[in-house]
Amino acid sequence: MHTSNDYIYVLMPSVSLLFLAGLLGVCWVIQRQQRFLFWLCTAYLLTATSIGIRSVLKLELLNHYVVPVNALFLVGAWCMAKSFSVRRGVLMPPMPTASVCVATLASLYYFVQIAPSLVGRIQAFSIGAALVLLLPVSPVLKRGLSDDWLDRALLWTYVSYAVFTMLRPALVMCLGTTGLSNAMQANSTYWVTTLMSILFFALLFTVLLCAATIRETLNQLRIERDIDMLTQILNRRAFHELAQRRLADQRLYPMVILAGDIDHFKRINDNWGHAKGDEVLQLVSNAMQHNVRNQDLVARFGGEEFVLLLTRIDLQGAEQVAKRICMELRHDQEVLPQGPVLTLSFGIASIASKEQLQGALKQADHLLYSAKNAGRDRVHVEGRFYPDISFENTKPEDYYTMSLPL
Ligand SMILES: Nc1nc2c(ncn2[C@@H]2O[C@H](COP(=O)(O)OP(=O)(O)OP(=O)(O)O)[C@@H](O)[C@H]2O)c(=O)[nH]1
Repeated sequence: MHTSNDYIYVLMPSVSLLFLAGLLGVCWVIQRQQRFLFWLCTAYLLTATSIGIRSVLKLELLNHYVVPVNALFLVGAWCMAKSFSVRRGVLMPPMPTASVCVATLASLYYFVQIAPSLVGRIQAFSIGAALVLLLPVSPVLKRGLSDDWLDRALLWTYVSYAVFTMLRPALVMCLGTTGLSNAMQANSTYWVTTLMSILFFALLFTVLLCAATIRETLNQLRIERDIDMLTQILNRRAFHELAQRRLADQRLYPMVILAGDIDHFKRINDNWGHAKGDEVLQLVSNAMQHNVRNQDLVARFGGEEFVLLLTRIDLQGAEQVAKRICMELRHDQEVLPQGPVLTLSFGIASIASKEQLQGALKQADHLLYSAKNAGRDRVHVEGRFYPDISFENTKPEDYYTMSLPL
């Protein structure tokens, strides 16, 4: 017979799990797209209910309701597996999942009603619950382990919990003097070990999962802050930050700034629509990216303006890179329908220190606009003389208009 103090003690793990479930539920309401939070919250709710009932029910009643109470625990284990699989982006195989659940409940029924055996029912149930937990592990391992320590810790905590669930009855039988004979009593070694292990792993798993999710969210925010969503290259803000770091590294000199701009981009939009304009922007950023080296930076400053910081290169070398990008785009027959070629203009200026960044950007921009004024489709490099040609000498007005829809 339980005293009220006993109840507090045996219900503590359930109450703690309910508290964790509540926290996860609130997190899920705030972050609806993180569906694993919903499954984990449900898993803890069901597990808390199941172990709570199991802890306070009188023995006679417990023997009567053992199958439904354990079924609740099993569904809780399934929800936990579901949460893990959703978090790792893998599918739980439906047939094996259903078979394991049915086989576990059938063997439980067998050891309760047909051939009563306490050891048999505890062991059959532990193996079944552990197998349900282990179901998403194989698809996760097939996808390959990530190098991240937090992801690995999460996986191994989860696997350890599943393995411990399977081995717990055997361990208690080996260690305890009474084995599983008094396992149905709330203060038995078996039941206390069960409660403590559930609580310990639930806490550890939740902390790791939340840490991994917070870090992932921060990374995602950092990407959204730094990356231009259309072209997937750096934006102006990130360029300035990273350029300062490159410019502080003496091993990367000489360095050069390139300012590039698509010619008559407005006409591309006007003639073939904004979607084609977006496609052209993506094509140009791809061409820029694969014509530079790893240490170099490629950024979209806005509209059809691009800026590159090339490292370990002089002005002539940078001019060759700009011409290579122009040539590649000029020969892409697919990009613009019905004939006209895609051209770019570039201005190129050298840079000798991080203090010069603003000045070098201004100089490259100035050279870019002199290239535009000189007729577009050309590369203007610092230190060379270019006659100041007026805007009238630009390509004829019908540069892209020949393919205007009728
Ligand atoms: N499709 C698309 N168009 C954009 C985007 N951002 C800016 N634009 C368009 O880019 C065009 C830029 O036009 P202008 O600044 O006149 O430049 P341009 O037509 O290329 O002329 P030049 O630079 O002098 O050769 C404008 O029509 C903007 O609406 C974008 O993200 N996608």
